[in-house]
Amino acid sequence: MAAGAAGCGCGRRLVVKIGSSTLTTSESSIDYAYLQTVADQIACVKAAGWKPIVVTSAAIACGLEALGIDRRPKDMPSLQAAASVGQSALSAAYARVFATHGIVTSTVLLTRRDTADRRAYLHARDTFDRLLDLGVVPIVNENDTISVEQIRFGDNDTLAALVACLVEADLMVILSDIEGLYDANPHFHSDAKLIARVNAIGPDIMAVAGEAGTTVGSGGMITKIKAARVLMVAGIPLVVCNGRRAGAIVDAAAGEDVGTRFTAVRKPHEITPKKLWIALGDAARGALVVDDGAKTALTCKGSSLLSVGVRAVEGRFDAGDIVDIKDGSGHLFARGKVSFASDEAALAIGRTRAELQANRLLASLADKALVHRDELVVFE
Ligand SMILES: Nc1ncnc2c1ncn2[C@@H]1O[C@H](COP(=O)(O)OP(=O)(O)O)[C@@H](O)[C@H]1O
Ligand SMILES: N[C@@H](CCC(=O)OP(=O)(O)O)C(=O)O
Repeated sequence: MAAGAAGCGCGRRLVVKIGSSTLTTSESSIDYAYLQTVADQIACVKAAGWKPIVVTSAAIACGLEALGIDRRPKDMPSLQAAASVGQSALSAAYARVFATHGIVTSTVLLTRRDTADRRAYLHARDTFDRLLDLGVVPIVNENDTISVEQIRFGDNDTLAALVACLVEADLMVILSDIEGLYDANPHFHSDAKLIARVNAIGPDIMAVAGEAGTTVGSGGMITKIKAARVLMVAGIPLVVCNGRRAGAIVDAAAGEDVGTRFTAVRKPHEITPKKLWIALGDAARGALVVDDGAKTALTCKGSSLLSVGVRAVEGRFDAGDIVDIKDGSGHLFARGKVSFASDEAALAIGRTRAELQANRLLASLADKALVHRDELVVFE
Protein backbone atom coordinates (compact mmCIF):
# COMPACT_ATOMS: atom_id res chain seq x y z
CA MET A 1 0.00 0.00 0.00
CA ALA A 2 1.50 3.34 -1.05
CA ALA A 3 1.21 6.38 1.24
CA GLY A 4 -1.94 8.32 0.37
CA ALA A 5 -2.99 5.49 -1.94
CA ALA A 6 -6.59 5.66 -0.74
CA GLY A 7 -7.13 8.67 -3.03
CA CYS A 8 -9.72 11.33 -2.23
CA GLY A 9 -13.05 9.64 -1.55
CA CYS A 10 -14.70 13.08 -1.30
CA GLY A 11 -17.62 11.85 0.79
CA ARG A 12 -18.10 8.75 -1.31
CA ARG A 13 -19.65 5.81 0.47
CA LEU A 14 -17.78 2.57 0.94
CA VAL A 15 -19.26 -0.66 2.34
CA VAL A 16 -16.66 -3.15 3.60
CA LYS A 17 -17.87 -6.67 4.38
CA ILE A 18 -15.67 -8.88 6.53
CA GLY A 19 -16.47 -12.57 6.46
CA SER A 20 -16.41 -14.95 9.41
CA SER A 21 -13.58 -16.97 7.91
CA THR A 22 -11.44 -13.83 7.59
CA LEU A 23 -12.12 -12.44 11.03
CA THR A 24 -11.47 -15.65 12.93
CA THR A 25 -8.32 -17.63 13.61
CA SER A 26 -7.94 -21.30 12.76
CA GLU A 27 -9.34 -22.00 16.26
CA SER A 28 -12.49 -20.06 15.31
CA SER A 29 -11.82 -17.27 17.77
CA ILE A 30 -11.77 -13.58 16.86
CA ASP A 31 -8.41 -12.38 15.56
CA TYR A 32 -8.09 -9.08 17.42
CA ALA A 33 -4.74 -8.17 15.88
CA TYR A 34 -6.28 -8.52 12.44
CA LEU A 35 -9.27 -6.43 13.49
CA GLN A 36 -6.86 -3.63 14.40
CA THR A 37 -5.37 -3.69 10.89
CA VAL A 38 -8.89 -3.38 9.46
CA ALA A 39 -9.55 -0.34 11.67
CA ASP A 40 -6.19 1.16 10.64
CA GLN A 41 -7.07 0.85 6.97
CA ILE A 42 -10.60 2.13 7.40
CA ALA A 43 -9.26 5.13 9.34
CA CYS A 44 -6.91 5.72 6.39
CA VAL A 45 -9.67 5.72 3.76
CA LYS A 46 -11.88 7.81 6.04
CA ALA A 47 -9.10 10.39 6.35
CA ALA A 48 -8.95 10.39 2.54
CA GLY A 49 -12.63 11.41 2.43
CA TRP A 50 -14.51 8.12 2.15
CA LYS A 51 -17.52 7.43 4.38
CA PRO A 52 -17.09 3.80 5.39
CA ILE A 53 -19.64 1.32 6.71
CA VAL A 54 -18.50 -2.09 7.97
CA VAL A 55 -20.68 -5.18 7.59
CA THR A 56 -19.22 -7.77 9.88
CA SER A 57 -19.84 -11.45 10.46
CA ALA A 58 -18.61 -13.60 13.34
CA ALA A 59 -21.06 -12.82 16.17
CA ILE A 60 -21.81 -16.53 16.36
CA ALA A 61 -18.11 -17.50 16.30
CA CYS A 62 -17.42 -14.88 18.97
CA GLY A 63 -20.27 -16.16 21.16
CA LEU A 64 -19.21 -19.79 20.84
CA GLU A 65 -15.73 -18.77 21.93
CA ALA A 66 -17.06 -16.89 24.98
CA LEU A 67 -19.29 -19.84 25.90
CA GLY A 68 -16.44 -22.34 25.50
CA ILE A 69 -18.34 -24.32 22.84
CA ASP A 70 -15.92 -25.94 20.37
CA ARG A 71 -18.23 -27.36 17.74
CA ARG A 72 -20.67 -25.08 15.93
CA PRO A 73 -24.17 -26.25 16.96
CA LYS A 74 -26.72 -26.93 14.23
CA ASP A 75 -29.94 -25.91 15.99
CA MET A 76 -31.22 -22.37 15.64
CA PRO A 77 -31.76 -21.52 19.37
CA SER A 78 -28.13 -22.41 20.18
CA LEU A 79 -26.84 -20.36 17.24
CA GLN A 80 -29.08 -17.45 18.22
CA ALA A 81 -27.97 -17.63 21.85
CA ALA A 82 -24.34 -17.64 20.70
CA ALA A 83 -25.00 -14.63 18.47
CA SER A 84 -26.55 -12.80 21.40
CA VAL A 85 -23.45 -13.38 23.52
CA GLY A 86 -21.06 -12.75 20.65
CA GLN A 87 -22.59 -9.61 19.15
CA SER A 88 -21.86 -7.45 22.21
CA ALA A 89 -18.29 -8.75 22.35
CA LEU A 90 -17.91 -8.09 18.63
CA SER A 91 -19.31 -4.54 18.93
CA ALA A 92 -16.99 -3.86 21.88
CA ALA A 93 -13.99 -5.16 19.91
CA TYR A 94 -14.78 -2.83 16.98
CA ALA A 95 -15.32 0.12 19.33
CA ARG A 96 -11.91 -0.57 20.89
CA VAL A 97 -9.89 -0.81 17.68
CA PHE A 98 -11.53 2.25 16.10
CA ALA A 99 -11.08 4.26 19.32
CA THR A 100 -7.32 4.07 18.72
CA HIS A 101 -8.02 6.41 15.77
CA GLY A 102 -10.53 8.55 17.69
CA ILE A 103 -13.37 7.12 15.56
CA VAL A 104 -16.79 6.42 17.09
CA THR A 105 -18.59 3.27 15.94
CA SER A 106 -22.25 2.26 16.20
CA THR A 107 -24.03 -1.08 16.01
CA VAL A 108 -26.78 -1.58 13.41
CA LEU A 109 -28.53 -4.95 13.44
CA LEU A 110 -30.84 -5.64 10.52
CA THR A 111 -33.24 -8.36 9.41
CA ARG A 112 -34.89 -8.81 6.05
CA ARG A 113 -38.09 -7.43 7.53
CA ASP A 114 -36.46 -4.07 8.31
CA THR A 115 -36.27 -3.29 4.63
CA ALA A 116 -39.45 -5.06 3.54
CA ASP A 117 -41.60 -1.99 3.11
CA ARG A 118 -40.79 1.46 1.89
CA ARG A 119 -41.22 3.09 5.30
CA ALA A 120 -38.82 0.70 7.06
CA TYR A 121 -36.38 1.06 4.17
CA LEU A 122 -36.42 4.86 4.37
CA HIS A 123 -36.02 4.77 8.16
CA ALA A 124 -32.94 2.57 7.84
CA ARG A 125 -31.55 4.85 5.13
CA ASP A 126 -32.11 8.00 7.24
CA THR A 127 -30.31 6.41 10.18
CA PHE A 128 -27.29 5.52 8.03
CA ASP A 129 -27.27 9.04 6.55
CA ARG A 130 -27.24 10.61 9.98
CA LEU A 131 -24.55 8.27 11.33
CA LEU A 132 -22.31 9.04 8.35
CA ASP A 133 -22.93 12.79 8.73
CA LEU A 134 -21.82 12.46 12.35
CA GLY A 135 -18.56 10.84 11.25
CA VAL A 136 -19.51 7.53 12.85
CA VAL A 137 -18.45 4.20 11.30
CA PRO A 138 -21.58 2.00 11.47
CA ILE A 139 -20.85 -1.65 12.23
CA VAL A 140 -23.63 -3.74 10.70
CA ASN A 141 -24.59 -7.35 11.19
CA GLU A 142 -27.72 -9.40 10.84
CA ASN A 143 -29.84 -9.44 13.97
CA ASP A 144 -29.18 -13.17 14.33
CA THR A 145 -30.68 -13.38 17.81
CA ILE A 146 -34.21 -12.68 16.61
CA SER A 147 -34.00 -13.62 12.93
CA VAL A 148 -35.85 -16.79 12.11
CA GLU A 149 -35.63 -18.66 8.83
CA GLN A 150 -38.24 -16.56 6.99
CA ILE A 151 -36.74 -13.20 7.86
CA ARG A 152 -33.02 -13.89 7.90
CA PHE A 153 -30.47 -13.33 5.17
CA GLY A 154 -28.25 -16.14 6.51
CA ASP A 155 -25.07 -14.86 4.90
CA ASN A 156 -23.63 -11.38 5.18
CA ASP A 157 -22.80 -10.98 1.48
CA THR A 158 -26.50 -10.47 0.79
CA LEU A 159 -26.88 -8.19 3.80
CA ALA A 160 -23.89 -6.09 2.68
CA ALA A 161 -25.31 -5.76 -0.85
CA LEU A 162 -28.57 -4.58 0.63
CA VAL A 163 -26.78 -1.99 2.78
CA ALA A 164 -24.72 -0.83 -0.23
CA CYS A 165 -27.91 -0.30 -2.29
CA LEU A 166 -29.67 1.31 0.67
CA VAL A 167 -26.96 3.95 1.14
CA GLU A 168 -26.24 4.19 -2.62
CA ALA A 169 -22.63 3.23 -2.01
CA ASP A 170 -19.92 4.10 -4.52
CA LEU A 171 -18.00 0.91 -3.84
CA MET A 172 -18.40 -2.33 -1.90
CA VAL A 173 -15.45 -4.48 -0.84
CA ILE A 174 -15.82 -8.06 0.37
CA LEU A 175 -12.86 -9.20 2.45
CA SER A 176 -12.76 -12.96 2.17
CA ASP A 177 -10.34 -15.79 2.92
CA ILE A 178 -9.45 -16.12 -0.75
CA GLU A 179 -7.80 -13.84 -3.37
CA GLY A 180 -11.02 -13.42 -5.32
CA LEU A 181 -13.13 -15.39 -7.78
CA TYR A 182 -11.26 -18.21 -9.50
CA ASP A 183 -12.36 -20.17 -12.54
CA ALA A 184 -12.79 -23.15 -10.15
CA ASN A 185 -12.63 -23.51 -6.36
CA PRO A 186 -8.86 -23.39 -5.69
CA HIS A 187 -9.29 -25.53 -2.57
CA PHE A 188 -10.10 -28.42 -4.89
CA HIS A 189 -8.42 -27.36 -8.16
CA SER A 190 -4.74 -26.45 -7.78
CA ASP A 191 -4.54 -25.01 -11.32
CA ALA A 192 -7.47 -22.61 -10.80
CA LYS A 193 -6.87 -19.08 -12.13
CA LEU A 194 -7.95 -15.79 -10.61
CA ILE A 195 -10.52 -13.83 -12.62
CA ALA A 196 -9.47 -10.17 -12.32
CA ARG A 197 -12.58 -8.56 -13.81
CA VAL A 198 -16.18 -9.55 -14.30
CA ASN A 199 -18.42 -7.35 -16.44
CA ALA A 200 -21.44 -9.63 -16.74
CA ILE A 201 -22.74 -12.56 -14.77
CA GLY A 202 -23.81 -15.30 -17.12
CA PRO A 203 -24.11 -19.07 -16.66
CA ASP A 204 -20.29 -19.42 -16.92
CA ILE A 205 -19.68 -17.27 -13.83
CA MET A 206 -22.55 -18.87 -11.89
CA ALA A 207 -21.08 -22.29 -12.64
CA VAL A 208 -17.58 -21.57 -11.28
CA ALA A 209 -19.01 -20.36 -7.98
CA GLY A 210 -21.15 -23.41 -7.43
CA GLU A 211 -19.11 -25.20 -4.80
CA ALA A 212 -19.53 -24.70 -1.05
CA GLY A 213 -17.30 -22.45 1.01
CA THR A 214 -15.65 -22.95 4.36
CA THR A 215 -17.24 -24.38 7.50
CA VAL A 216 -16.87 -21.08 9.38
CA GLY A 217 -18.56 -18.87 6.80
CA SER A 218 -22.04 -19.53 5.55
CA GLY A 219 -22.09 -18.13 2.04
CA GLY A 220 -19.22 -19.42 -0.06
CA MET A 221 -18.54 -17.76 -3.43
CA ILE A 222 -22.07 -18.17 -4.75
CA THR A 223 -23.55 -15.60 -2.34
CA LYS A 224 -20.83 -13.13 -3.38
CA ILE A 225 -21.78 -13.61 -7.03
CA LYS A 226 -25.45 -13.13 -6.19
CA ALA A 227 -24.55 -9.95 -4.32
CA ALA A 228 -22.49 -8.81 -7.33
CA ARG A 229 -25.44 -9.47 -9.61
CA VAL A 230 -27.62 -7.02 -7.71
CA LEU A 231 -24.86 -4.44 -7.27
CA MET A 232 -24.28 -4.50 -11.02
CA VAL A 233 -27.93 -3.64 -11.59
CA ALA A 234 -27.52 -0.76 -9.13
CA GLY A 235 -24.26 0.34 -10.80
CA ILE A 236 -22.17 -0.21 -7.66
CA PRO A 237 -18.73 -1.76 -8.27
CA LEU A 238 -17.71 -4.67 -6.06
CA VAL A 239 -14.23 -5.92 -5.20
CA VAL A 240 -13.87 -9.41 -3.72
CA CYS A 241 -10.39 -9.87 -2.32
CA ASN A 242 -8.29 -11.54 0.32
CA GLY A 243 -8.87 -9.65 3.55
CA ARG A 244 -5.48 -10.77 4.86
CA ARG A 245 -3.63 -9.06 2.01
CA ALA A 246 -1.83 -6.01 3.44
CA GLY A 247 -3.60 -2.80 2.45
CA ALA A 248 -6.47 -4.59 0.69
CA ILE A 249 -9.14 -2.01 1.64
CA VAL A 250 -6.95 0.99 0.86
CA ASP A 251 -5.91 -0.44 -2.50
CA ALA A 252 -9.46 -1.43 -3.48
CA ALA A 253 -10.69 2.09 -2.59
CA ALA A 254 -7.88 3.59 -4.69
CA GLY A 255 -9.02 1.54 -7.69
CA GLU A 256 -5.88 -0.59 -7.80
CA ASP A 257 -5.95 -4.13 -9.15
CA VAL A 258 -6.79 -6.30 -6.20
CA GLY A 259 -8.81 -9.52 -6.20
CA THR A 260 -11.79 -9.64 -8.55
CA ARG A 261 -13.54 -6.42 -9.55
CA PHE A 262 -17.16 -6.67 -10.69
CA THR A 263 -18.39 -3.70 -12.71
CA ALA A 264 -21.48 -3.23 -14.80
CA VAL A 265 -20.55 -2.20 -18.32
CA ARG A 266 -24.09 -1.35 -19.38
CA LYS A 267 -25.86 1.71 -18.08
CA PRO A 268 -27.26 0.77 -14.67
CA HIS A 269 -30.99 0.20 -14.37
CA GLU A 270 -32.73 2.17 -11.71
CA ILE A 271 -33.03 0.07 -8.57
CA THR A 272 -35.95 1.31 -6.51
CA PRO A 273 -36.59 0.11 -2.92
CA LYS A 274 -39.30 -2.17 -4.31
CA LYS A 275 -36.90 -3.70 -6.81
CA LEU A 276 -34.22 -4.13 -4.19
CA TRP A 277 -36.68 -6.06 -2.07
CA ILE A 278 -37.53 -8.24 -5.05
CA ALA A 279 -33.85 -8.87 -5.79
CA LEU A 280 -32.64 -9.52 -2.25
CA GLY A 281 -35.35 -9.28 0.33
CA ASP A 282 -37.32 -12.46 0.08
CA ALA A 283 -36.69 -16.04 -0.93
CA ALA A 284 -38.18 -17.05 -4.28
CA ARG A 285 -41.23 -19.29 -3.94
CA GLY A 286 -40.92 -20.75 -7.42
CA ALA A 287 -39.69 -20.11 -10.93
CA LEU A 288 -40.91 -19.29 -14.42
CA VAL A 289 -38.99 -20.72 -17.37
CA VAL A 290 -39.21 -18.45 -20.41
CA ASP A 291 -38.45 -18.81 -24.11
CA ASP A 292 -35.75 -16.89 -26.01
CA GLY A 293 -38.15 -14.22 -27.28
CA ALA A 294 -39.34 -13.40 -23.77
CA LYS A 295 -35.76 -13.29 -22.49
CA THR A 296 -34.84 -10.78 -25.20
CA ALA A 297 -37.93 -8.69 -24.44
CA LEU A 298 -36.98 -8.53 -20.75
CA THR A 299 -33.25 -8.00 -21.10
CA CYS A 300 -33.15 -5.70 -24.15
CA LYS A 301 -36.49 -3.90 -24.23
CA GLY A 302 -37.41 -3.59 -20.53
CA SER A 303 -40.76 -5.30 -21.21
CA SER A 304 -43.10 -6.96 -18.72
CA LEU A 305 -43.26 -10.76 -18.79
CA LEU A 306 -46.38 -11.98 -20.60
CA SER A 307 -47.83 -15.46 -20.28
CA VAL A 308 -47.22 -16.22 -23.95
CA GLY A 309 -43.43 -16.29 -23.48
CA VAL A 310 -43.46 -18.65 -20.50
CA ARG A 311 -42.73 -22.33 -21.09
CA ALA A 312 -42.98 -23.80 -17.59
CA VAL A 313 -43.97 -23.01 -14.03
CA GLU A 314 -41.93 -24.46 -11.15
CA GLY A 315 -42.98 -24.65 -7.48
CA ARG A 316 -46.13 -23.45 -5.78
CA PHE A 317 -46.69 -19.75 -5.22
CA ASP A 318 -49.43 -17.19 -4.66
CA ALA A 319 -50.04 -13.97 -6.53
CA GLY A 320 -47.66 -11.37 -5.09
CA ASP A 321 -44.87 -13.86 -4.28
CA ILE A 322 -41.33 -13.49 -5.57
CA VAL A 323 -40.27 -15.91 -8.31
CA ASP A 324 -37.04 -16.56 -10.16
CA ILE A 325 -37.11 -16.17 -13.94
CA LYS A 326 -34.90 -18.58 -15.89
CA ASP A 327 -34.10 -19.15 -19.52
CA GLY A 328 -34.41 -22.48 -21.31
CA SER A 329 -30.99 -23.62 -20.12
CA GLY A 330 -31.96 -23.05 -16.48
CA HIS A 331 -29.93 -19.83 -16.08
CA LEU A 332 -31.57 -17.41 -13.65
CA PHE A 333 -31.45 -13.96 -15.26
CA ALA A 334 -34.27 -12.07 -13.51
CA ARG A 335 -36.57 -12.08 -10.50
CA GLY A 336 -39.98 -10.60 -10.11
CA LYS A 337 -43.21 -10.34 -8.21
CA VAL A 338 -45.71 -12.58 -9.94
CA SER A 339 -49.30 -11.44 -10.57
CA PHE A 340 -50.86 -14.93 -10.76
CA ALA A 341 -50.81 -17.90 -8.40
CA SER A 342 -48.91 -20.93 -9.72
CA ASP A 343 -52.04 -22.90 -10.68
CA GLU A 344 -53.41 -19.94 -12.69
CA ALA A 345 -49.99 -19.34 -14.23
CA ALA A 346 -49.75 -22.99 -15.29
CA LEU A 347 -53.03 -22.62 -17.23
CA ALA A 348 -52.11 -19.25 -18.76
CA ILE A 349 -48.59 -19.93 -20.03
CA GLY A 350 -47.97 -20.18 -23.75
CA ARG A 351 -51.25 -18.36 -24.50
CA THR A 352 -51.57 -14.99 -26.20
CA ARG A 353 -53.75 -12.22 -24.77
CA ALA A 354 -56.43 -13.00 -27.40
CA GLU A 355 -56.39 -16.69 -26.45
CA LEU A 356 -56.78 -15.83 -22.78
CA GLN A 357 -59.63 -13.44 -23.55
CA ALA A 358 -61.40 -16.08 -25.61
CA ASN A 359 -61.26 -18.58 -22.75
CA ARG A 360 -64.06 -18.07 -20.22
CA LEU A 361 -62.02 -19.44 -17.29
CA LEU A 362 -58.87 -17.46 -18.11
CA ALA A 363 -60.34 -14.19 -19.43
CA SER A 364 -59.67 -12.41 -16.10
CA LEU A 365 -55.92 -12.98 -16.59
CA ALA A 366 -55.79 -11.44 -20.07
CA ASP A 367 -55.19 -7.85 -19.02
CA LYS A 368 -52.39 -8.53 -16.55
CA ALA A 369 -48.75 -9.22 -17.27
CA LEU A 370 -47.53 -12.34 -15.46
CA VAL A 371 -44.76 -10.12 -14.05
CA HIS A 372 -45.05 -6.36 -14.53
CA ARG A 373 -41.85 -4.52 -15.50
CA ASP A 374 -42.07 -2.27 -12.40
CA GLU A 375 -41.86 -5.43 -10.32
CA LEU A 376 -39.09 -7.07 -12.29
CA VAL A 377 -35.32 -7.01 -11.72
CA VAL A 378 -33.29 -8.08 -14.74
CA PHE A 379 -29.70 -9.07 -13.94
CA GLU A 380 -28.37 -9.00 -17.50
N1 LIG B 1 -14.68 -20.25 -7.97
C1 LIG B 1 -14.32 -20.00 -6.71
N2 LIG B 1 -13.35 -19.08 -6.45
C2 LIG B 1 -12.99 -18.79 -5.18
N3 LIG B 1 -13.53 -19.39 -4.09
C3 LIG B 1 -14.50 -20.30 -4.26
C4 LIG B 1 -14.94 -20.65 -5.58
N4 LIG B 1 -15.93 -21.57 -5.46
C5 LIG B 1 -16.10 -21.78 -4.14
N5 LIG B 1 -15.24 -21.03 -3.40
C6 LIG B 1 -15.17 -21.05 -1.93
O1 LIG B 1 -15.66 -19.84 -1.35
C7 LIG B 1 -14.92 -19.60 -0.13
C8 LIG B 1 -15.16 -18.17 0.37
O2 LIG B 1 -16.46 -18.10 0.95
P1 LIG B 1 -16.71 -18.19 2.55
O3 LIG B 1 -15.95 -19.32 3.13
O4 LIG B 1 -18.18 -18.17 2.77
O5 LIG B 1 -16.02 -16.89 3.06
P2 LIG B 1 -16.56 -15.59 3.78
O6 LIG B 1 -16.60 -15.88 5.23
O7 LIG B 1 -15.52 -14.60 3.38
O8 LIG B 1 -17.92 -15.23 3.23
C9 LIG B 1 -13.53 -19.94 -0.55
O9 LIG B 1 -12.67 -20.17 0.52
C10 LIG B 1 -13.73 -21.19 -1.42
O10 LIG B 1 -13.71 -22.38 -0.65
N1 LIG C 1 -24.42 -13.08 11.02
C1 LIG C 1 -23.55 -14.22 11.27
C2 LIG C 1 -22.60 -14.45 10.13
C3 LIG C 1 -23.11 -15.11 8.93
C4 LIG C 1 -21.90 -15.49 8.07
O1 LIG C 1 -21.04 -16.26 8.49
O2 LIG C 1 -21.81 -14.85 6.89
P1 LIG C 1 -20.56 -14.94 5.87
O3 LIG C 1 -19.39 -14.30 6.51
O4 LIG C 1 -21.06 -14.10 4.72
O5 LIG C 1 -20.33 -16.37 5.48
C5 LIG C 1 -22.65 -13.94 12.48
O6 LIG C 1 -22.39 -12.79 12.82
O7 LIG C 1 -22.16 -14.91 13.06
